[in-house]
Amino acid sequence: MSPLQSKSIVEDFKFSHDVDLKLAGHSSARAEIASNTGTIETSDDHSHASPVKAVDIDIRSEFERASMRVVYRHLTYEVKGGKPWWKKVATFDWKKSTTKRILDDVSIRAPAKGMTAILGPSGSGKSTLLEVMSFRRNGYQHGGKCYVNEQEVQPYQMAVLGALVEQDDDHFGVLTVRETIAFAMKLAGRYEVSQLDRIIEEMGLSSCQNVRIGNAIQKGISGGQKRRLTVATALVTSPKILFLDEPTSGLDSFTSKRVIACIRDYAYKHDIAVFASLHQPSVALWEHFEEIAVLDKGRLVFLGTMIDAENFCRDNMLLRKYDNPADKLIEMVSGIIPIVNNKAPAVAMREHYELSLLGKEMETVRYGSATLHTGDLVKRRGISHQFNVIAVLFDRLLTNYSRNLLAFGIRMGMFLGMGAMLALIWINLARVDDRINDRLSIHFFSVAFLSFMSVAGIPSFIEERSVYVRERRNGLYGPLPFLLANTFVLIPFVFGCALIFSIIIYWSIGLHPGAGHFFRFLSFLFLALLVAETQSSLIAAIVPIFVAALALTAFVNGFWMCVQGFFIRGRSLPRFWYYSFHFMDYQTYAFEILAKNDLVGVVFKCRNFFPGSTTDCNCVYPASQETIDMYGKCAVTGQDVIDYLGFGGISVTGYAFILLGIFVLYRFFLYIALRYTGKL
Ligand SMILES: Nc1ncnc2c1ncn2[C@@H]1O[C@H](COP(=O)(O)OP(=O)(O)OP(=O)(O)O)[C@@H](O)[C@H]1O
Repeated sequence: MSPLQSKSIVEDFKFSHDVDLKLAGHSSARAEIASNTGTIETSDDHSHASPVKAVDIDIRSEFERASMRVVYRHLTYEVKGGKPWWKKVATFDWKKSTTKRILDDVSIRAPAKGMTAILGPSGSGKSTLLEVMSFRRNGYQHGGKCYVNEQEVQPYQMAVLGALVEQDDDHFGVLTVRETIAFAMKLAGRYEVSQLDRIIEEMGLSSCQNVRIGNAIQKGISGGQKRRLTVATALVTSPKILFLDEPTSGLDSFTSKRVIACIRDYAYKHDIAVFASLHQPSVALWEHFEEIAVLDKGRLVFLGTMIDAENFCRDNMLLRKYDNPADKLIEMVSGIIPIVNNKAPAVAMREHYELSLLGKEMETVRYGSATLHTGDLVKRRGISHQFNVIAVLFDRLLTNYSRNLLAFGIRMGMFLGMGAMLALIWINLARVDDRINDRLSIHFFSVAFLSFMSVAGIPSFIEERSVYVRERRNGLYGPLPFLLANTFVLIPFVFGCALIFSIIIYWSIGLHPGAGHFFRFLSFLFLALLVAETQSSLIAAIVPIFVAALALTAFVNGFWMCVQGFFIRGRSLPRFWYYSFHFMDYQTYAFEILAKNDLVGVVFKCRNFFPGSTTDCNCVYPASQETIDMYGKCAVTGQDVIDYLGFGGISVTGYAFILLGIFVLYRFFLYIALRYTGKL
């Protein structure tokens, strides 16, 4: 920012400060303003943002000195409206997309101390406002600016200053409350036992700190405790502005009051500005807030103290004994109260607000419609911090897997059960030609069915992903550390599953003897399962809804089974499928190499002699001249079978590279999906 721009902003703010000082009764603030101006270097060009670390330090030291003054000016948010492309194609409607305005010129501020409640009916834009205020929303168009202590805040600075707590309480169910907060602190690079104890105590979580959060199969902490835990995990970065989206949703009035009281006490003590959207606050909640903002269809119609709001209701004879002013405000903007002071209620409220001191201050100072860009909120930190994040994520995932019976125990058990079933049913497979198909079916089963079983990993991946989405939105880490940690946990887990299965079946069925052949079987099964797991995760990352991801993964795996060359020989497939998907299918390669590993080098006796002959056989697979010359007409070699099936031309190393390549490609797609999906 140029010195000139900086000066103009300071001058623009002089008026607002004079008013604020009168309101808040601060005598020393003017000196603070003068000393604060110009200390933070900001850049209008966000792509050339100054190093975050230096700014972090400046910003924090600024805010530690004085009570923060947070002001948002003229926030506007629009999204592309109209039909999605596929509906346009279906209806031959080629009209240009329109834009839909969701927030319309909203100016809002935080009081010098205390919390601001954002009220409005469903769909009025409360969540959007919080997301835009916290710079967590990408949209077609933003307009407006945020100032903290009179200095314009850039997106990367908001990543340091603000924390958004969304409606969902996404945590690992098997971790305790204490572990969850401790891991969050470690991810933020701010782990200190004293700090951890303080957050636990101040958020009222001491009594349940060693209790597991709970999941579908294990009851854990209560809903109110879970909400406070979610807030606590957002506090680990020591934010100076807290955005709470419906912090009381789904809670009874007593629990809601406890949650809000806890947050208010914490915010007071640590000088945090809090904006909280609320659906319908009870009278008990009302008293915990300092100011209230009311939204109507994306427009701010009221901003003021609770007393002002109550007086407005009283002046218009809307409050009877025991009535809750919050209910009346929502009834006015919802149309339940049709007319106030001979006007539409929203108009009457807005007029009342514009005539107030605060209204004049907020609405009269105008700026050009600058555009806010949401930057990458993941703080750019040093490489050692990134390694530390990967190690913490790995540690947390490992703890999750080791305790999570659903994610880990049952799945391992499944491989054990499948292995035992195969070993008992295919036991001691004879080396005769009419058992060659049974032998091939082992390899098909190992690759295709075990790959299919990767769907069982979808619920735990969806859980991991929702925690990742929340933490990423609060700038703790990005997709790469998450992907790497996930990969490092996946590899030993999948290897363990493949090992259990291979040990159980290999010798009991009587696959190709020799340690080399066993390890080759194990290695390629392991590679195929890694690809299958990644494929399931990829689908779940794109469609993070369990039932939908399950159905899609089942379909994709079913499709790969059809074109892999077991049910129909590869070269017998219709040309289109053969030259396209057959060669894209990881199962094709895994099945081929397992079959080759088992069959090549083995001679199978043919059992069906031609009628009347004792030397000439009707073998299931045709033998080559070389085989006939060596073993007579009643034998077929594994190589003959492989040649007949058309599995050839690729070396063992070649198969390894292909499968590894598919694995890396799928992981890359997973990275892309993690990067570009999830609300940002
Ligand atoms: N990305 C988007 N694309 C299209 N419409 C959107 C988008 N985001 C929000 N909206 C619309 O904007 C309006 C405000 O949504 P928002 O979720 O902010 O409301 P809300 O007041 O928080 O509602 P609730 O209390 O039910 O959570 C809704 O009509 C919603 O459908």
